[in-house]
Amino acid sequence: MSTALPPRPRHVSQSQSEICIVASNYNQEFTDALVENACNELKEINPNANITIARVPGAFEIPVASAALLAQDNKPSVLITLGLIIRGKTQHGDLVAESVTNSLQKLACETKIPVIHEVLLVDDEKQAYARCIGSQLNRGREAARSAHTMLELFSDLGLHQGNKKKSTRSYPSNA
Ligand SMILES: Nc1c(NC[C@H](O)[C@H](O)[C@H](O)CO)[nH]c(=O)[nH]c1=O
Ligand SMILES: CC(=O)[C@@H](O)COP(=O)(O)O
Repeated sequence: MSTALPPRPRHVSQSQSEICIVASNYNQEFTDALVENACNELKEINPNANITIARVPGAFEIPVASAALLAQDNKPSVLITLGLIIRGKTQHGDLVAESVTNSLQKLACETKIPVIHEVLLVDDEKQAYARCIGSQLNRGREAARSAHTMLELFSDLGLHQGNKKKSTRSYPSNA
């Protein structure tokens, strides 16, 4: 088990990066907490970032929504995916998790836009609590820090930075 998150960047960024979060609603107590932690961390790292949030029913729907968002003209500079699969009695959870993982990596490599993968597969609610709600292993905060690191890296290397349009959107609008 990893015991520490990557450190928070030492300086606050001022860039108007477009960041998109695609998060599933399934196991909502936990996925809402992932979204909240990711957003809070993103705002602490970069108060000027424009964050768009899209909520989908379950983890399995995350790749298609992500692919559709990255196919738009207004592409984000980085996309964060958040979800929680809790293993049941069958292999369904593992199959969904593996398919999501493979799809997201393929999407990132094909579009050359960083996709941060925090679609978690856990055994039980105790593991879920530690990763979604607790502070020490929080994967929402980890996602934000990884997104920031990739943005900085792509910027330093002069790679594509998506759009820098000023807006805050949420889909569905009451999410
Ligand atoms: N059991 C979990 C699911 N299952 C739902 C699927 O992700 C999908 O929405 C459904 O099969 C329709 O295509 N989703 C989670 O995110 N977490 C679970 O634990
Ligand atoms: C991960 C799932 O979709 C899960 O809820 C399915 O449970 P089960 O494997 O017991 O059918």
